[in-house]
Amino acid sequence: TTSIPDITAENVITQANLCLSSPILAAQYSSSVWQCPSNAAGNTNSSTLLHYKAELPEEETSGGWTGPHTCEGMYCVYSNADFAAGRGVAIISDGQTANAIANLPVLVELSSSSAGPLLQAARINVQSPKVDTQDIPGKGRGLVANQSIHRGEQLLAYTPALIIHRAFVDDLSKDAQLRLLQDAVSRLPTTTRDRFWQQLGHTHETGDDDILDIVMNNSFNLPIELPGDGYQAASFIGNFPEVSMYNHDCRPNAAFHLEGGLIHRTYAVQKPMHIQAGQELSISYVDSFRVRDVRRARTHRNWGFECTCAQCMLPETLANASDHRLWRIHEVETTLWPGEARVDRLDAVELLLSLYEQEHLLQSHGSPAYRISALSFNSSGRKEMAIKYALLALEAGIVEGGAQSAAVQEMLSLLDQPEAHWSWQRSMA
Ligand SMILES: C[S@@+](CC[C@H](N)C(=O)[O-])C[C@H]1O[C@@H](n2cnc3c(N)ncnc32)[C@H](O)[C@@H]1O
Repeated sequence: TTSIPDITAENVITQANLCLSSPILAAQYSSSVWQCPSNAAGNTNSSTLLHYKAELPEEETSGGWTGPHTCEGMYCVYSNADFAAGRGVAIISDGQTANAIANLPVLVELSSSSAGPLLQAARINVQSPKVDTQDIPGKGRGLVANQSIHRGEQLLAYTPALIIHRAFVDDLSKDAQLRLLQDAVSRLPTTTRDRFWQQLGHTHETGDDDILDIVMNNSFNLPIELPGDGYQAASFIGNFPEVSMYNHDCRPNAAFHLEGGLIHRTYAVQKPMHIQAGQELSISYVDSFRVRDVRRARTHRNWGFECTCAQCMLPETLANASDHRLWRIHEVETTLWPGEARVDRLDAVELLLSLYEQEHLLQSHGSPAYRISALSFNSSGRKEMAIKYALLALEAGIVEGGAQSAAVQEMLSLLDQPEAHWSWQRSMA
């Protein structure tokens, strides 16, 4: 093992011109996630994480964790080859944070010897019989349904192979990042390591930076919540090799969420009909509510392609009409917010849902529209209408964000007792 060097100004090297957060798939996040944070370049003040002076987990800690292995600055590699019944995982982080992650209940459970049956029962890390990987013209490889798949069916569910403290991109030189990544990947069990490298594809010319390219092009923000105030600044990215095969569409037929901040699940969202055999499966890499130019600029900047999905390829006049609808959605949602304004709620909800429908957003992103409609009706004391939309929000919320999501829990509580919900008669003062 390598001891952790003291953290000094010299070894907190800043990568100017590298947008640390840009390449991370995060359709469920607000647009700000996609901007280079203001401290991305020239961060002489060093990382906000510096106060997490390494407090390393003991070597060979329980549950199969080993480390610290290679260290660069405050960041070290920790690994667990037994994790998730032998799939394995490696963490790149400071020691204290790595320790906190390893002790999260979901990690502890998946590190235990009983993880195998749990994973089988929850169909996690199991190859889907309905999904194939194929070459897709103009996009490299992609995922395709080999039989019909109904809305709400799970497509893929995987634990991450790598969990990486995002600030490591800020704080370390490219060479140091490469050394950590090489070590982390080398510690994965063979099958998982092979799957990691498969993300490179066939056509790519191999080079020294491949491993960084893989991580930058194929990772997701992990909404991990660590206990205690000290971790508020910590955010993570995860690499899920099998999930990386989804291509992008601004109006996708699959939605994903990260259960417990860690397990990547995708569900089919197509409606009114099911996904048909031969149809490509897609997720959205960007905020689908952004206007076309912004969506295309983001796919171009972060993944090197200009989106050619049906919504982006509309003729100019229709694309302008689409952009106009997206602005309107924002406007109507604001007026519908409980207590916000006196509006004719029936008319406004009808307008909102019509805008979503015209924008083909209802199937993959219907949950916010139904939710605001439910809250809005509840805020004017219209209980039956609130229930109607809360039920629609519930279905959409489960498919889009998972049964445990905050949006689903909120609708369950509204449905349970509309009059006791915070939104009840909020607009009637
Ligand atoms: C997460 S990977 C998806 C799998 C990838 N197609 C492959 O063969 O490994 C992201 C990369 O796929 C390609 N890609 C994804 N969606 C695309 C789209 N809608 N149009 C063109 N290329 C796309 C881009 O090269 C992008 O950098």
